[in-house]
Amino acid sequence: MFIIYYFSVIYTFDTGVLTPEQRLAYEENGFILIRKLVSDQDIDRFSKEFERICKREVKVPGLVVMRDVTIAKSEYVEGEKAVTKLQDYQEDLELFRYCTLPQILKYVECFTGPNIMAMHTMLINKPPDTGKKTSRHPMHQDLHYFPFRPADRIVCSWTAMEKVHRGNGCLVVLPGSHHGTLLEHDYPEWEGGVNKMYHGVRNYDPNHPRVHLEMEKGDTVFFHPLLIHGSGMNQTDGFRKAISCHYASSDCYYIDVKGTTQENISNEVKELAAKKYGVDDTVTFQDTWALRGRLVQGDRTSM
Ligand SMILES: CC(C)CC(=O)SCCNC(=O)CCNC(=O)[C@H](O)C(C)(C)COP(=O)(O)OP(=O)(O)OC[C@H]1O[C@@H](n2cnc3c(N)ncnc32)[C@H](O)[C@@H]1OP(=O)(O)O
Ligand SMILES: O=C(O)CCC(=O)C(=O)O
Repeated sequence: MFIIYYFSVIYTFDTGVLTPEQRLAYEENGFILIRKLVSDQDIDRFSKEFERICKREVKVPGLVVMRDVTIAKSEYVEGEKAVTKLQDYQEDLELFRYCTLPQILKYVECFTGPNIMAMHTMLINKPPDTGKKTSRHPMHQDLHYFPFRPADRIVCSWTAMEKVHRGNGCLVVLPGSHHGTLLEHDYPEWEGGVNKMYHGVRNYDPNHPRVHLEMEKGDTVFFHPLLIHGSGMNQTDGFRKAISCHYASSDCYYIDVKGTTQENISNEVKELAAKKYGVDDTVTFQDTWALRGRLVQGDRTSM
């Protein structure tokens, strides 16, 4: 007996990797969780490299080593305990292996198509909360940060490097929110402070159902850049690690965000680039992305 599936397909390609049920789930929900996609061995290697970076045994060009705002503005904390996130690890061969893992790219292709750029890389080391609730990541849409389109050809892969659960601040997603548009983002009004550039969605329906993505080491979630998501406080004594990459089809194109809701983040990024790298205002928001993007499969057609 043949089962015929009728659903409108906007977000996924049939590459023979996703089952019809998985495609339907991504189309409907905007995310899909694949268990045990990355081996323990690979994760342990990424953890080791993270430690080496924190101990300054390796120096990686372009890498942003970020501290939690309460740690940065308080007492001196040493080594990996001070680091909340590594951002832009594309020049670190060991960490960047994550973005090229065949089992990840096989899934990414279902969303981007065959020409794939790794656009944004992070290793998140969510620290135990200091009591100020700054370990939270406000609910947001990743597209807010991206001056490229179309959104449907962008996807994030996020892999748990250890067990993540509500207690240590797993990802929280609003299923189906990727069907909406890009919303206005800004800093949330949090008493204890907010990390630099952690913008949140200004208004979203507080009654929208939420899913807490509890995951085991190696489990990987792929999600759409309009999916509203965030993560809770880390209420444990340990650090919660995850490694992630945002991919886009190299057929995507850059847009000018002037006059849009993205202008605030664009200004912040340009200001930071000017301060950090001494670049002038001829360096655009788009340039900051084009410089970081790396081709990982197929041809660099446009981006
Ligand atoms: C889709 C995806 C993009 C979603 C996201 O990930 S959203 C979050 C994106 N976040 C970012 O891109 C921020 C990346 N972080 C950075 O660029 C850096 O870590 C900075 C926050 C600029 C700090 O740079 P760093 O070189 O460490 O500078 P310093 O230690 O000298 O501190 C300079 C001034 O910045 C302050 N600072 C450091 N870390 C944070 C923080 N987490 N939040 C807020 N303020 C912070 C620090 O206190 C210092 O302030 P002043 O003493 O100048 O007043
Ligand atoms: O890992 C986390 O806690 C949240 C990461 C996230 O949502 C992001 O960086 O866009």
